[in-house]
Amino acid sequence: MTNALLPEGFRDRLPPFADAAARLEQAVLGAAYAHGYERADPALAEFEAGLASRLKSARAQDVVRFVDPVSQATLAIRPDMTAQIGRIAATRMGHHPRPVRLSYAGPVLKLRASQLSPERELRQMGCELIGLDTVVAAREIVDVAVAALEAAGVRGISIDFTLPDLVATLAAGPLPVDASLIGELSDRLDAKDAGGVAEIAPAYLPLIEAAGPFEPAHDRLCAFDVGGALRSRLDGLWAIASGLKGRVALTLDPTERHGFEYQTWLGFSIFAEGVRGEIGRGGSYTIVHEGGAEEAAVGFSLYADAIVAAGLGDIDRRRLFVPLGTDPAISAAMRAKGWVTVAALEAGDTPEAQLCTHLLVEGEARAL
Ligand SMILES: N[C@@H](Cc1c[nH]c[nH+]1)C(=O)O
Repeated sequence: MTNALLPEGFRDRLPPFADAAARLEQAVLGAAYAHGYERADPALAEFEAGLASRLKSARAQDVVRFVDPVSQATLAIRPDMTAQIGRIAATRMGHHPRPVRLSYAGPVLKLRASQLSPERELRQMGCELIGLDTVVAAREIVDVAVAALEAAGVRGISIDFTLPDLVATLAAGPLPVDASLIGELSDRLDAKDAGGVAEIAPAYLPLIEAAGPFEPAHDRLCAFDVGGALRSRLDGLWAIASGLKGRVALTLDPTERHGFEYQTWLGFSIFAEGVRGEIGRGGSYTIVHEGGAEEAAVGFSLYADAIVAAGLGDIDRRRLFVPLGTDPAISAAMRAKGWVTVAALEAGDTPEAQLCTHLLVEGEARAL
């Protein structure tokens, strides 16, 4: 074993990819800021118990935990920043008028690699709107997600909507299912396992068919909605989707549960052309305050690594080689025009060695 290796699931990000990721993050957070989402920068680790219980219905997450030698408490390294933003909104910003709009970006650590990525350390960024999970609030969040990705130059965006609490809602109303079987039924619906669904609750089978391009899928789901238990959810989805028509491709997969542990009536996954797997997701959820009071919220998270790895971040290098002995004022003038200048520090240095695309000749940039 050598110290030069990193553990499985970890990697260093090098130029030009680290620069591209930073630019992407800047563009996304800039767009979020322009929509009123100010930045919060939560701690990298915190008390495990607090992190796990902040969002209602969050399963005890697979987190990397350790006993802190200083506090003697079990700490967790955040696997997701949404619960942290929820904590900040519920405690230190508890007195702020609602809704509170916050953005964030930083590394998160997963105990295990996931579908989203074979990496365990990921850069997450996103926005949370705390105090509302209405259709109008959800529309804003989805809209900001799309605007932020567009600002970062990501094209061919598509959104796949889901209804995370669908089975629980139906089971508690028109299509009763034994409480002990709800989890199993949700898993089989998520896996589109018709045989498995038929064994537990055949009445749920049409849900498997109600997945696909948004409008026909929505129609099928409306037709299935016996008794109207899903009416408000379906109307809400329609309103959110109609705001995005023509701008992004839309699909609906009502029983998709993967990655939506704590989301309530609304969930969505974000995809981009040319990128394998999802680049983000979001939805509505419930924050639990210290005294047990509950507060609705909605938000989204994006994962920059997948976008950059697919070459969608801007990885163009345009670097101007400045020969030894050049007047520093000339370099400064070129930088002021937007050039990246790379100064020769030794006589033998070359533009090629410095990965330059241009050479400074008589005050002009000449392409190489
Ligand atoms: N943080 C969630 C997405 C989310 C943000 N807000 C609500 N949901 C995730 O990364 O899966």
